Parts: sequence; structure tokens; C-alpha cells
Amino acid sequence: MSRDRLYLFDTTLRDGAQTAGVEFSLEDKIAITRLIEELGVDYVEGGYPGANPVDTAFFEEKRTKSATFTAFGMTKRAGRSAANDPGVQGLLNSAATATCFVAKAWDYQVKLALGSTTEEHIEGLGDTVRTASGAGKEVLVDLEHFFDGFKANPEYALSCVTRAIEAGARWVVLCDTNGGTMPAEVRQIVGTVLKFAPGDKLGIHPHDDTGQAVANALAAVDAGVRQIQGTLNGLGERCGNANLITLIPTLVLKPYYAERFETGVTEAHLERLTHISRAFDDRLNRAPARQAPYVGASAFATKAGIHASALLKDFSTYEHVPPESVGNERSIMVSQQAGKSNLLTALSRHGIVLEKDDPRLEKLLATVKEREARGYSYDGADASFAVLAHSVLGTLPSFFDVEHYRAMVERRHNAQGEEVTVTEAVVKVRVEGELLMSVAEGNGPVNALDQALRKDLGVYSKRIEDLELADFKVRILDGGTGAVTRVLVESRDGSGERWSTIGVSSNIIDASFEALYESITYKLLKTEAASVSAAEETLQHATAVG
Ligand SMILES: CC(=O)SCCNC(=O)CCNC(=O)[C@H](O)C(C)(C)COP(=O)(O)OP(=O)(O)OC[C@H]1O[C@@H](n2cnc3c(N)ncnc32)[C@H](O)[C@@H]1OP(=O)(O)O
Ligand SMILES: CC(=O)C(=O)O
Repeated sequence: MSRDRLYLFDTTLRDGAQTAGVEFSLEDKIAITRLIEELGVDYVEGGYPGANPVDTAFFEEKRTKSATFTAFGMTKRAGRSAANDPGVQGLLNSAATATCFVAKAWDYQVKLALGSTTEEHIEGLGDTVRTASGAGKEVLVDLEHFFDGFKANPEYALSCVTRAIEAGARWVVLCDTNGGTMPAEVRQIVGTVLKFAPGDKLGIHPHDDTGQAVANALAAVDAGVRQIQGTLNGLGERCGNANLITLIPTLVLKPYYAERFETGVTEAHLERLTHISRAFDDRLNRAPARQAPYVGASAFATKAGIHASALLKDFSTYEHVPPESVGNERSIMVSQQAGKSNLLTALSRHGIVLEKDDPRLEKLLATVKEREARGYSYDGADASFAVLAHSVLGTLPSFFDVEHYRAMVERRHNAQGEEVTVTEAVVKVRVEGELLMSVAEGNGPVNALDQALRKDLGVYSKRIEDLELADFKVRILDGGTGAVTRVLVESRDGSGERWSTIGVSSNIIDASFEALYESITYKLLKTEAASVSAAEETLQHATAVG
């Protein structure tokens, strides 16, 4: 059976940014783009250039590698042409390859919210699409309130679709903006739209207000649309958007969809799904939902006492897909095999190759599990996993030891009588037998400790020169007096690589220091091979000259 191409459009950085309590920094947007691209989606909608400084800065350069970099904005405002509309021009002058314009497909909203007429709005839609398409952009149109608009005035809603296509839109996206449409209605309405527009130009943008965004996306695909818009972990306005982390494995692993549709998602992308979902939650500073389909910690967890015997004969007795296909793991007390497979994959990402029966693997697995029980989480801290693995496997070079550190925060009055807060840190490290002490000031205790730790690492100083802190996140794991603090530090270097490390302690400074220490250790680990071969070359050269 020949398969239709189904396109996946991620709007985490745009509709996801409209979630209550979520605020993305530029650093967040850059890092989340990398996560989204690991999924193998076709489009990344990065935000709304011109709406706020972060989004404007984000669109100053192309941020995607494989996905089409897309900017969102509204169609031209009434009373001016698209060529003279600063909002439209902001999108056209951005580094985006595609522009997605929102227009209103419900006549009531046009009159009420825009104070305009349907004739004027539809003219504006056509003008905006023609202008953007003439400027060389791939054009998408999000038809806001499409399903409610269709129920109120099908003629107007349908004419928005046909006008956008006539004007040159590559995609017209039918939005269930208020999220109240039922899957059966989606199927029925899309069926009618298909009499006026081809399915390979239609998309669906469902909201989750009745918990059916994923069902509505699938209903629309069944009816004939060929693009789905959604977000990581279902983030989005109010109750969220269609969850791509749920939809993607369904489209790829379920024979009903896999036999009919082809996406850009490969098996390798799918195996990163759990990691991506949890790393995204870590970035949002929220606990991953244990019962999330496919990727939750409970998605493949079984109460061993009840189901163990059947599971041991055949895992499919209680699993609808194999957990490793989505990078998750089975949680059964009587078997550690899946855990080992997971570890082998994670180790190979760091160039560590082990046999499955290597006894050190069992030790590493036990260590990871024991540390995760204490609050560590290696899903969002792959660099800490690499450091831990080398340490347990006995392959971690002894770069430096921290003998002592101290951080001091003082609130006092300066000579002018103003209140000032002064922060200072002292770190003593031992490098190749030599004791080195550094003192630094910072804008807070963690910053001061970071400065002091990196100030003098003796022979290693040169190798960490281009190391920078990109982000710092704190999460309190349990409330009350026994609270445990988890700190995630994101670092980057001149090669463009970014990595995350973790620290856990009842003391926030201790947790931060651990994460900073591991970041430097990871940087030294990753430069170790290059440093050894440079030393060997120098030695060979000296021998040849000598
Ligand atoms: C359904 C959705 O999710 S659509 C996406 C919504 N997302 C956002 O709004 C997030 C980003 N938005 C923003 O930062 C701001 O709204 C901005 C910068 C875009 C505009 O800010 P302001 O100029 O202050 O306008 P404000 O937000 O108060 O109102 C929206 C304006 O856009 C107009 N408008 C809304 N949709 C459209 C449209 N599709 N075409 C033309 N005009 C539109 C409204 O009539 C209103 O015009 P008015 O200022 O003349 O009253
Ligand atoms: C465009 C959009 O986000 C919506 O209609 O929901």
C-alpha cells in the first residue's frame, strides 16, 4: 500500500509559550529547538517576531537544522496594506523560512474582536498571503475558531480556506481554538472542507479542553488532512495542544497509521522520545507526569506480584508496544534486562561500548537506580550520566579533587550608607599533587563558587577556557523540613555543544557545587582524547627532532 506523507508541525515555542506559568528565555528557546528537532518533526514554530524582545532576538538567525523554521503572526491589520503593515513586515524580515499567519474563520469573532467585516478580513488574508509568498516565504494560515466558525457560518469559514489557497498558501490549518469540538464533528467537518480543498494542503490545530486533542488530530487525519500541529508534552494555552509525544509514537508504531502514513520520524528519533519529554519537563522545572502515555515512568510499570509470571513468558501480555521503542524502560522487580539495554544505548552515546554480560553494567545500573531514588534524574543530565558511568567503570581520570570550599553572603551598608549584598567564594583544589586556592566574587553564591572553581585548575585551566554556564535551574523535590534540592546546570563551549549536569542535596549550595563540578569534569572528559593525542604528537615530534 502506498503511504501518504504526513507532516508534523511543532508549536511548543509559540502556542506552548501561551501556557500559564511558562516563560521561555532565549536560551530556553535555543535548547528546546534542539530537543524538538531530535523528534524528527517537519516544522518548528519559534514564536512571534516583533511581539516581545526574546522572540525578536530568536528570529535574528535561523535556529533550526532540519525542520522548517517558522514565524507566527497575524494577518495585516485593517486599514493598511500588508506591504505597509509593520507586524507582517517583521515576519517577512525575520530569518524564518516559513510564516504562519492567523486569521479569523468565525464571522462573529471578526465583528466582535476585530470590529471589522468578513469582506475586509478575507481581503486582508489574501493580501497577507500574496505578500508573504511574493517575498519568498512558505506560507501557512492558521484559521482560528475554524470549527465553531464553520458551525455558525460555513460559507464564510470555507471561503477563508479557498481564499488562502488561491493566494498561495502552502497549508491552511483548521484550528479548534476553544478546544470544544468532538472527534466525530471534526471528521464530519473536514469531510466537507475536502470538497473545496485538497487534504495535502490542510492541517489541524486542536486544543485539549475536552481531553481529546490527540483524538481530534487523529480524526482529522483519518478524514484527510495531512499536517498536525502540536507541542511537546501537550503544552499550550489553557488545557494545552495536541501532545506530539503521544501522537508521534501512535503514528509510527500503530499499524493502522504506519501502514497508511509516512512521517519524518525514524526509529532512532523515536528511541529518544522519553528522554526528550523528560528533558523538556526538566527545563520547565516541573516533574514529569508519571502516567504520561508512552514516556511516563509508569507507562511500562507493572505490579510484579500480580502480572510477573505472564510478563516473564511474553512481555506483550501487558504492553501495547515495547518500552525500548520509545526509549522508556520496563519497571519490573524480577527483571533488570530492560534497564541494561537502556544503559547500553546511553553508554554508546558517550562512546562507551560494553558487552551486555559485563558485570560492571549491573553495578552501574544499581548505582543509577540508587541515585535516582535519592533525587537524581539522568534523563535531563546526560553529561552527569557520562561522568557517573566513567566513575563506576573505573575509566574516569583523576583530574582534580576539591579539598574545601566556602561561600559567603553578606548584607551591609557601604560608605554611602546604601544597603549592598556582597558574595564571595573560596575554593581549594588539588591538581596533580599541587594545592591551588582561588577566591572570587559573584552576583550570588553559586556564581561566586563557579568563578572561583574555574579560576585556577592548573594544567587543566586551558582546556576549560571556553566553558560557559548557559542555564541554572533549581527544583525542590519534597516539601517540608526534609526537602531535597535538585539543581540542573546547562553548560556550553566554543564547539557549540551544550550539556547538562545535576546535583542533589538538602543544601542548595552543595547541590549547585556538585552540578558545577560535574560540568567541568565532563568538559575535561570530552577534551581528554584530543589532549592525549596532542601530547603524543608533541612527544613524537620531539623524538624525531631529537
Ligand atoms: C488563537 C491564538 O492562539 S492566536 C495567537 C495569540 N498570541 C498572542 O497574542 C501572543 C503574542 N501577542 C502579543 O504580544 C500582542 O498581542 C501583539 C504584540 C501581537 C499585539 O499587541 P497590541 O498591538 O498591543 O494589540 P492587542 O494584543 O491589545 O490586540 C490585538 C490586536 O490585533 C488585532 N488582531 C487580532 N487578530 C488579528 C488578525 N488575525 N488579523 C488582523 N488583526 C488582528 C485585534 O483587533 C487587536 O487590534 P487593536 O489593537 O486595533 O484593538
Ligand atoms: C492559532 C491558534 O493557536 C489557535 O487557533 O488555537
